[in-house]
Amino acid sequence: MMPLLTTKGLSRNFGGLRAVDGVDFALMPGEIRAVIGPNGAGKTTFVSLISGRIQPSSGMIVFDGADITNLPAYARVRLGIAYTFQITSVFANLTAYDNVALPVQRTLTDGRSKGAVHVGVLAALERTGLADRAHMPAGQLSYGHQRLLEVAMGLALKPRLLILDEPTQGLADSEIDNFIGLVREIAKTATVLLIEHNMPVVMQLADRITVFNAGKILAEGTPEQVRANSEVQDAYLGTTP
Ligand SMILES: Nc1ncnc2c1ncn2[C@@H]1O[C@H](COP(=O)(O)OP(=O)(O)OP(=O)(O)O)[C@@H](O)[C@H]1O
Repeated sequence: MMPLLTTKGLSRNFGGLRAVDGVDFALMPGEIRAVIGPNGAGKTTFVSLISGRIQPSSGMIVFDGADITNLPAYARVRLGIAYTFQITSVFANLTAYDNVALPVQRTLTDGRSKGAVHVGVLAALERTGLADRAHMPAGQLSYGHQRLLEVAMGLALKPRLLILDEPTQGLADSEIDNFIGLVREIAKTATVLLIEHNMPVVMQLADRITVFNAGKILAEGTPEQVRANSEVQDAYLGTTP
């Protein structure tokens, strides 16, 4: 099977700092991959390079066999890469519905009719459990529902790769359980790449885990392999509560 996404020697400098440092990475279609690592390890920079939110200093990104290294973010969305932000990015004054519809209308020019957009938006709201809140201003939704709304915004783009940056941050335990079910459901039709600090969530959800440290991949493997890796324990697992 061909990887859905690969990076080769992917690097990004900020001034003198190499936030991402020569990363070779491969993601197989259909998998749920968790990216973990200490604060400042380069995780957000890495997924931002994949989404096209920032440009690499060097290296290459290939998606579904095509070199996308120099494509702008909107073009990557059209190819099927959707990204939800670490920081809540909904428009508070717009309804939940409009928040989900907006990115679709903005980025997809594949001739989807208004009716098809409507159906896609409703489906995304339904999958995330927000259908009965569709007409509420997003700012009136609970924090947890706003995080789900971000996932709905990604889903409505019908991604082949959905990138989630710390999706469970700030969620209550019951919301996290619901979220785990949602990601499993999403993974039936898309590949999922998520940055996640909550280790129980990582261990339950991930098919494979990539551990970042100081801009490089320190380790990679199944949850069992990563848990048993003593280097990982020293760099990360041992230092988190
Ligand atoms: N726009 C920027 N300008 C300058 N430095 C940056 C920028 N973005 C990130 N960095 C630096 O790059 C390094 C990696 O940051 P990054 O946010 O990718 O780490 P992270 O692993 O996602 O951390 P966290 O878990 O805290 O989100 C950090 O030292 C950070 O300060």
